[in-house]
Amino acid sequence: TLWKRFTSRPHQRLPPGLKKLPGPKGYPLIGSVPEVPEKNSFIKFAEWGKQYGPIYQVNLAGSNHVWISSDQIARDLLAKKGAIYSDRPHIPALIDDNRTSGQYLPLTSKNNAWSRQRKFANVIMRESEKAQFHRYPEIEAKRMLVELMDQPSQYNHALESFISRVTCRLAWGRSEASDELKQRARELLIGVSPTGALGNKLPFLMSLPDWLVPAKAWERRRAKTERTFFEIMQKDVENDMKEKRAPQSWMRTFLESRGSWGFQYELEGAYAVGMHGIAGALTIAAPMQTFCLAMCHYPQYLPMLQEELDRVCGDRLPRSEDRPNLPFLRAVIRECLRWRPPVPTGIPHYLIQDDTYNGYHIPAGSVMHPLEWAISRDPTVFPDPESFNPLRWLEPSYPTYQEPLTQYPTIINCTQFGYGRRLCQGQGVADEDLLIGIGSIAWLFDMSKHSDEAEDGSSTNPSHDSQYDEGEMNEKENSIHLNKAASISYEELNTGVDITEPSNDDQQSESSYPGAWPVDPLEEQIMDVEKRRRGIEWQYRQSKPKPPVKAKKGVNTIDPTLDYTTLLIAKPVPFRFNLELRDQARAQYVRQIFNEGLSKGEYTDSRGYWGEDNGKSKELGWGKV
Ligand code: HEM
Repeated sequence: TLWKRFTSRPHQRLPPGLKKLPGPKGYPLIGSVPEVPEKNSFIKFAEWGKQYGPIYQVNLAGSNHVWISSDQIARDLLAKKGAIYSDRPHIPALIDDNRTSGQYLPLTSKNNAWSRQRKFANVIMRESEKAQFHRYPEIEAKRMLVELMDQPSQYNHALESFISRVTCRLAWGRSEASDELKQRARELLIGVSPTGALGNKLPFLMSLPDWLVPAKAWERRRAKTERTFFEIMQKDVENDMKEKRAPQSWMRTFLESRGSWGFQYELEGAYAVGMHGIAGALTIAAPMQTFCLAMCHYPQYLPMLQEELDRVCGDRLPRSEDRPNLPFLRAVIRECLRWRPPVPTGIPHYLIQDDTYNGYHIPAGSVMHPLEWAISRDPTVFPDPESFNPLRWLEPSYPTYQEPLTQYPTIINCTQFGYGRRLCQGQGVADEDLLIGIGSIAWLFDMSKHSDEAEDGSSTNPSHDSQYDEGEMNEKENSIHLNKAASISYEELNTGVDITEPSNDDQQSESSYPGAWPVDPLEEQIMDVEKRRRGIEWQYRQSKPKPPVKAKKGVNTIDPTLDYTTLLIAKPVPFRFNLELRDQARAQYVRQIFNEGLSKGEYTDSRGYWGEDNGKSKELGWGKV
């Protein structure tokens, strides 16, 4: 099969009268693989787009990948010709074939399982939206704000937990599974990311036995743990329903008319619900974290946002009904998605039959990538595209301005959610979570860059020190226990990045994260200055000397606003910044309403599913990530 794979390159057979798509030449057999950096690969693909045009092709280890940097071309092909462009490519690292297993709607081929699950998804999304998502985002926003007040340095955990808890409630009616859901999302993300699981880089490994390939054994255990988790969650909701105490959820909707969805087996419902849980938990925290980054680097916009929130909401938290009156908030959210797309490379489609576009031949079997990163920085649509500028959605002089401002700007149907028949199903959930989540943070907090550190390492702004120093930070009486094990791990941040594990003596506090990738010595010096400025501790060291690796040409490794994680869904690498209360009275009010909820039993702690140590050494449990 290897021989066939490398010798049968379909894109080389050119029908008469048609041109080959332009693109980099690459090397024999491996194609352009060595030219694609793992860190911010989307920037490289966008650069090729400038060089070769808005549609070009790249041979990556024998597969033909077509990259589209223009919204119009993406629509012309992926939407208008949806009949042939709506399949999905094979993801080699998954144990069950993603195209036919029916486990993951976003990765399923355009087959019957996809049709019936998409219908089901339409119903559950419509129902939740009609019920204003059962106010779950508003309920969880209070807990998030209390966590942010108590442990600002753990802001990324608070934001990820907010999203995961809301999604858990939507999926199964309760929030206890939120840490488990985060872990399921994290492991699946590794499994499906080109820069994640080894099986995606070296597919032939997946045909060897488990005992020879730990990555395959890891995936088998992941898949089994995921299935068991989904089954447990389904059973829990069934029990809740029997006892007539099941809160509204997607699972309840499934179970209430379980025979009518056309699912082939009971487990399909457990997956259909669980997959939406994972999709939500994976994605929405990314723009929330981008929001924090943007507010630190473009400080002029936070006062404008706060002015709007204060005017519209006064001394209460933002609510769903405020949406029409909060155009500035919607503009900030829309701009976060444009400036730093959560899925920057897009989710690929797969072409099932030969096609032509403007005289170019696009061979069947091509993997089609709508390059969201490039699409959202077309300078004719987004002048000065590299700048974070929410005003481009609010001032008539910009091409993106749209009225009425009670509706626009909106993220609904914006380019970041894909194309045609595979369009994202969760836009409404994302819209609600971001409105409530980002609105609540800006309503309660000021954000700014962390003060520069003095040469001796001491902070020039002592008032911020205690806020961020893990050692000195006392958890307040009401603080929610943050499950540290559920935090973003070293490995997740660096999957696919060539650095060594931190040694113990280099390890500083848990709130400092490594996030480096190989650079040449000169560049490293420049970065050192930048690192100090940002206050990110670089806590690892290379255990054995390695030859310096050249930073990929043209890839910006210095701009701190480009320090993003490497997996399919890109999040800013956690960074230090000042998160300060705007108003003591508001802080008290939030604590009071949160405590009221707590005493009514609205907030339960996270639950473990696999016993001690999250089952690390057992048959089922958390895999090493
Ligand atoms: C900011 C948040 C989100 C972003 C940026 C995002 C982005 C995307 C993208 C780019 C696709 C691929 C579309 C294509 O292939 O053309 C997609 C598909 C999908 N998304 Fe989202 N998504 C988000 C949130 C969510 C949420 C909250 C859910 C569910 C609760 C969800 C469920 C799905 C599903 C089920 C699909 C697959 C549709 C299909 O293949 O037929 N997404 N999303």
